[in-house]
Amino acid sequence: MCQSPLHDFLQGLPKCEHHVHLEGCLTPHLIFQLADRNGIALPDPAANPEYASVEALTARYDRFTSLDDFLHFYFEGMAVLRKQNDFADLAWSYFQQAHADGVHHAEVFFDPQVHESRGVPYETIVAGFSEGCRRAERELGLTTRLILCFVRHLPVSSGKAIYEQFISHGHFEAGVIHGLGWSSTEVGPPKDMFRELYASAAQKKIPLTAHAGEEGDPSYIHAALELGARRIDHGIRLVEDPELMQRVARDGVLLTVCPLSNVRLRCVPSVEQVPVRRFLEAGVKFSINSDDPAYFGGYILDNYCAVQEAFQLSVLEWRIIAEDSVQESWIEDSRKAELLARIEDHVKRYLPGAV
Ligand code: HPA
Ligand SMILES: [Zn+2]
Repeated sequence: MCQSPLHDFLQGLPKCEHHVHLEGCLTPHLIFQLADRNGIALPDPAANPEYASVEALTARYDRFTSLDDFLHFYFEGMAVLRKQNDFADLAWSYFQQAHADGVHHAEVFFDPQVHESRGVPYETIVAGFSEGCRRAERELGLTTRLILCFVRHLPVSSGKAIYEQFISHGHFEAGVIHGLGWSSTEVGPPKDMFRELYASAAQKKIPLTAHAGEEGDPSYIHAALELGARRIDHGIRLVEDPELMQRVARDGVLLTVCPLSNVRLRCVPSVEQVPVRRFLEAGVKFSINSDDPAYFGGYILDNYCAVQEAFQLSVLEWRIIAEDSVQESWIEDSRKAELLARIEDHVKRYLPGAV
């Protein structure tokens, strides 16, 4: 629990999470458990001492040196996911924690290309994760959205193969998968590698987002917007291009900021250097998110608290963040109205007369 006098306010503040990878919720404990359950050999601890125990693996996560260093463990860890119930259990474990942290609406990423490259069928992955989503809606009252993420370290052809399955199953029209994103290695692969897929998806009015401006300079954000992304995941390097920042503010593009992730992956030395104040001052909309909570030492509330400890925001500044998070969620207007009313009630309880 954080020391801020606003801790209780932040805990109860109705939240929307827009940037969390379900595979990034796989804790070391669950990696060892699923490896055992599915008879999968983890890397040999003789050559990879971080796999000696849950504690050793957890300790390695404190020492990521870059995005790619983290991705190595992230992709290695998810190899324990094989069956539909593995995916369902993982999603359910995330939603329970999110609910405890005051999340009412969650938009969650998953990486089917990576699982398929290990021989797990697309149908198994989607069935498991959507089972977890349905359970969270039924038992916890959350609204959820699944976002299929293409990965930048695998060939475009493998992304295309997944996209074709997504289209042929009619998963967008059926409301099973609500949007598309891209993630993984930022600097290196061509900025516009998913041009063709995004053009096709945009034509079908499928909501698009993209990881950009995490390690990469603002030209990555520019390229993502040019390809049709209407939201940017991370985007912290936007502050290096004031003109682009003005455009993002004017167009109401949401940044899904992940402070603890940025520190763990050494994109910034500490949360104080995440440009939270700069974004607030420039009128750039952003939400605060956990990214890969099992790897970065905190779920969404920990990220809210870290921001509060770094920036000492006021209740009214938090209200702006919470309201923007609702307004830019990919949900129906009636659900937005319900969540906005909850935020108003919550703020009123802390600041009578403010609303
Ligand atoms: O922070 C991230 N960046 C890029 N790809 C990712 N995949 C999981 N987390 C991340
Ligand atoms: Zn991410």
